[in-house]
Amino acid sequence: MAAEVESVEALIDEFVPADNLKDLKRLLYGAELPSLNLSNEAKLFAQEKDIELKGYIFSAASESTRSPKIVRIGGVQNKIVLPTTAPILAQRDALHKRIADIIKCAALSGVNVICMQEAWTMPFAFCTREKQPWCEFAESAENGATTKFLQELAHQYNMVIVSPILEREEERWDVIQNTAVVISNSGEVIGISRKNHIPRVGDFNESTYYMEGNTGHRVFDTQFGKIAVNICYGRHHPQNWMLYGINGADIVFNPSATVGALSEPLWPIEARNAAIANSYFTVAINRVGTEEFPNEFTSADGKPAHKDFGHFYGSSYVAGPDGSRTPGLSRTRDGLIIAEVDLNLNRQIKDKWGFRMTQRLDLYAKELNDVLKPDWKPNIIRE
Ligand SMILES: NC(=O)NCCC(=O)O
Repeated sequence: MAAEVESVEALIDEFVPADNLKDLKRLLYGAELPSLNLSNEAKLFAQEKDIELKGYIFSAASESTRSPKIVRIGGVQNKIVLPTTAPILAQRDALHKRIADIIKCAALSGVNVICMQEAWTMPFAFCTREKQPWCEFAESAENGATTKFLQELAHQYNMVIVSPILEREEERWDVIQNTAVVISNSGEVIGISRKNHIPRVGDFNESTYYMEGNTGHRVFDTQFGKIAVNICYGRHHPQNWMLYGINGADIVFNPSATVGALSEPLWPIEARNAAIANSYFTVAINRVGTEEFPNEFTSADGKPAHKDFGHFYGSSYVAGPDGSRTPGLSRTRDGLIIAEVDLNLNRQIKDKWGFRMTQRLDLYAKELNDVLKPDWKPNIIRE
């Protein structure tokens, strides 16, 4: 099999002449974002642990009535550590250990709020449609081993941690959910946010495991800003992004698990467009690597059965409300993307472009309400 391309950025750096590099980056990424000066300790630790570490700065104009609201955001992408045939607890604990290192690297880099990839404690086994052993990865959002493990780190590093897991609702008939647990920098669980849209595309057959979430478009008011979590497939739904903005989010994380053949052309666009349309920051996070499962499964497309999903292409990035974005992380390596942002930029862009002011919620609400009526007809005037 051909080696995976490392990243768009690696290709640009290799092939674009130095004279054109600045213009090309401006055209691709918007405003040029300066690199963040990270501590030597963080850089050495990242090198020692083979973590790609990248940091950028999104600044805002200084204001006379408000102080800057500087926050360091982190997004984590990683491969599974053990093969999918290893015992469940061994797989989970190996991921805990890996993430402990990446969170330590984030702490050494001054990160205030961090988010991992979707269902980070497990391989993305939903493609198999097998219930066992994969359902065993599900755990309580409030009292599960993963939440307890992260509560200590959140407190130790004074960091808000967003932990997307497969949740087992132990108090509610053991139902499984796809959930992000938001842990305060005090170590307390602030709350949970569930995945609103469940894919039924290609090998992504997640509706076998859990239903659409029931937590709406919650925003968590943390010490480091108002944050929300739009889990994976929700990024294809502009209204989903919109409602986190309507509830006042400053930063929306999009923890994902998606593969190249399916979604790579969409990836650089969706979270970036959401940041623009909603005047907030977005953090697009995707897992990395190819995960092989013990038994073959089919994609119901007439093609031969297979044991892997394809390549999870990483490429995590941060986008700002002004349309600028960071370069992506690698398509193949574990990594930590950091953005130091001034949240004042959100209001400055609202003032500049006026998207909140000019939106027509009254029109949308009326027309959407009509759509739900059984006698609804599309508003088309025919010649
Ligand atoms: N995990 C998940 O929702 N993946 C669906 C595929 C995609 O949205 O790219």
